[in-house]
Amino acid sequence: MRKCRSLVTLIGKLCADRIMERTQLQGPINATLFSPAQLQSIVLSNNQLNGSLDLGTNYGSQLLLVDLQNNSISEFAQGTGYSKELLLLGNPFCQKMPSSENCIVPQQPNSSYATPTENCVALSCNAQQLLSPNCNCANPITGILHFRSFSFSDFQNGSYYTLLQAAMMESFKSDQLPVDSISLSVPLKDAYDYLEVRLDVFPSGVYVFNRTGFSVITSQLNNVTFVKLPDAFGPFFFILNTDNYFTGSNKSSNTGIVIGAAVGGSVLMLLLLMAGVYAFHQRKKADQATELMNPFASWDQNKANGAAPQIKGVLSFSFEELKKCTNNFSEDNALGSGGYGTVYKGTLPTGVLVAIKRAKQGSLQGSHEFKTEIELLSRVHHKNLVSLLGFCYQLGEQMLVYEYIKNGTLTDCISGKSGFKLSWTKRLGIAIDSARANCKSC
Ligand SMILES: Nc1ncnc2c1ncn2[C@@H]1O[C@H](COP(=O)(O)OP(=O)(O)OP(=O)(O)O)[C@@H](O)[C@H]1O
Repeated sequence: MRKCRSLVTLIGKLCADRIMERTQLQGPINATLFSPAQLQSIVLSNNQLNGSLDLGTNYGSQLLLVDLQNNSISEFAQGTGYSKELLLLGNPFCQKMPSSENCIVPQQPNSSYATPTENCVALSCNAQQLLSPNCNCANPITGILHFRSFSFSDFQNGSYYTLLQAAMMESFKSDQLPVDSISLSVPLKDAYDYLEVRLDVFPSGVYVFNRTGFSVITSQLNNVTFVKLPDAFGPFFFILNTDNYFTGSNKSSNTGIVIGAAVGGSVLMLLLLMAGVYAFHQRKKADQATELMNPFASWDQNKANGAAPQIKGVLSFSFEELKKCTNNFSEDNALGSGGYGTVYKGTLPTGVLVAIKRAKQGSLQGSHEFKTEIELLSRVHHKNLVSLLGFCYQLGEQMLVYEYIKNGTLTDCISGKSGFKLSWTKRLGIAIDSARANCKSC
């Protein structure tokens, strides 16, 4: 039942269709050509067949179509009893008989066939879904089957499609693919005389195929050895309708992913920015709180070990350190006292002598005032001024640690009590230097 490809075959074999378009066939047509009993159509258009056409009286009982368009047939002996389609447009005969029914533009022999679903109760599926032959609403894989060598002309004859449908379902089942049913519809001949049939493949047990099912089924439909079709159809190829399944939904989901990622990324960036600003403010608040609780926290708390001051020019001493180096602030270590409090002589672990001014009750300042005083004293340096070496701000104590002046007080020097006698010239020089230093520090 395959397409006949040679004139010998054309005459000698039984074929459902004889299609030899544009094959440069020449000469008159023998009436025996139309006689085979199973013959359904003869398509010999666009050749150089000539002479007088005579179908005879012995043409095949199943013959439905004789297409002899665009040949050189000059005569046609009507009245043979053949009443099915005979196309002679483009022959000299139609120039002589333009009104003949055989000379009009042929209708496309299409069919409105569709796999029946008449046993289904009235169901309305949503926009994405179709009603399957098994009465389920689902999203089918849809495409067009193209048959290039089909050998029948009776497109209205549903038995062909029933066979095709059964053969395809058999293949799906033998491959254990998740197919519930298939639907064939709207068979038509395209511009190349290929038969096109719409195919809908419905998923089994679900509304939509998953990605694996989709790819396996579409790849099988593109596999020429996948299905053994009824002979009347011959080989086929399948073109997927890319608008209504994963390809389309892929686009939207990919777009969704891109939009979602962009929005998510922006929100994340915004949150990170806000978290950064919040953390910065919290850190600032914490620093301020720490500063309030301990105004010396931001200074490098190098422990006093007798080394030279490193930060802000002063060292931070602990109460215990000063207590230890003054022999527990013993009376023996007291150098004197002023408005601020008692001054004790102390010896640092390195052997450096220091004078420690311990604030008495009533001389205690606020922490910030104490800190400001330390900062101020640490910046004042002059050969005639005692340098501040450090401080202590612990356990409610406020102490200033100065370099120790070994020659006693000015009174001691003037009176000679210290053993160091100042001449009047030296006294005047010291006074002038002190005045200058005071002016510089003002
Ligand atoms: N750096 C020092 N080295 C040695 N002795 C010191 C030192 N500083 C103070 N003294 C001694 O301690 C005594 C008291 O000094 P202090 O500076 O407290 O008295 P002040 O001059 O009345 O000052 P203020 O009124 O500011 O407290 C001084 O008379 C001095 O004998």
